[in-house]
Amino acid sequence: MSGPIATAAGLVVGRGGAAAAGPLDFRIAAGEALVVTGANGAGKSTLLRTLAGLLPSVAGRIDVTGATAPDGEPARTLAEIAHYVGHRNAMKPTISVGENLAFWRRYLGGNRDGGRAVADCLDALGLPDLSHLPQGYLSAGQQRRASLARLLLVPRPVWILDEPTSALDAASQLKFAGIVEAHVAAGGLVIAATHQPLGLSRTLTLDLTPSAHATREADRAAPSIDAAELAAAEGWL
Ligand SMILES: Nc1ncnc2c1ncn2[C@@H]1O[C@H](COP(=O)(O)OP(=O)(O)OP(=O)(O)O)[C@@H](O)[C@H]1O
Repeated sequence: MSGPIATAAGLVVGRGGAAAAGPLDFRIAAGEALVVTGANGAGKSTLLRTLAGLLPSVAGRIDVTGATAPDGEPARTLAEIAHYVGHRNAMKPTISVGENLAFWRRYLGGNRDGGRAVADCLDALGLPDLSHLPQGYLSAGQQRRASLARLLLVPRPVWILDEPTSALDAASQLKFAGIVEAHVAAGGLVIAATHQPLGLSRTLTLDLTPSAHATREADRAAPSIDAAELAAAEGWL
């Protein structure tokens, strides 16, 4: 397959059936990064959780083509082929970093698919091999980087990231931008919500701020995405 293409059509996301953002129309393909921006409460996390299959959409649809799921069948949802790293690190503080990442490898089917060694993944995030330490012993930025290491542990084409660089120092942000760029250059697809620039050279932007210009291209050389009809969502936000 050529790589994933995700298409949102009339997508309305929300909580408990109440809309938070949308309707949204966008298309993102392998080799592209979409940065979702917007004020606090604009619905960024809600959108990402919906794309990751953790929340039902209120209306509209998300279609996926061009990717194979771990079971060998064509993927029909992003959840089947995506890493999701949310606001929280999803790492247990009382067990070691290595045990946490071993859990993630099993959970993500890494034993079947191969992937990189834990120490190698931590090293890529700029962490020395501290996999024997309890996750809770690490500083906030180190905990975030240890959590992000699972992106490298098991290969998945789609990365859905919520404020991935929160708590990261400038050098670590730069290092992480390089990791994301390498993933995109290798045909990966990244959707990230953030308040701070990720330092990526080519991104598409989806601004969920109600009064914002619908969607715009941050880089005109990049493939375009359809304009989101955000004006229609103002009454819901
Ligand atoms: N569990 C929930 N139940 C009901 N409403 C919720 C829930 N979680 C979030 N919301 C509401 O949904 C709206 C969108 O929240 P969301 O977390 O998606 O915003 P965000 O753009 O990610 O904000 P931030 O920049 O602060 O992270 C907000 O009005 C919020 O209060």
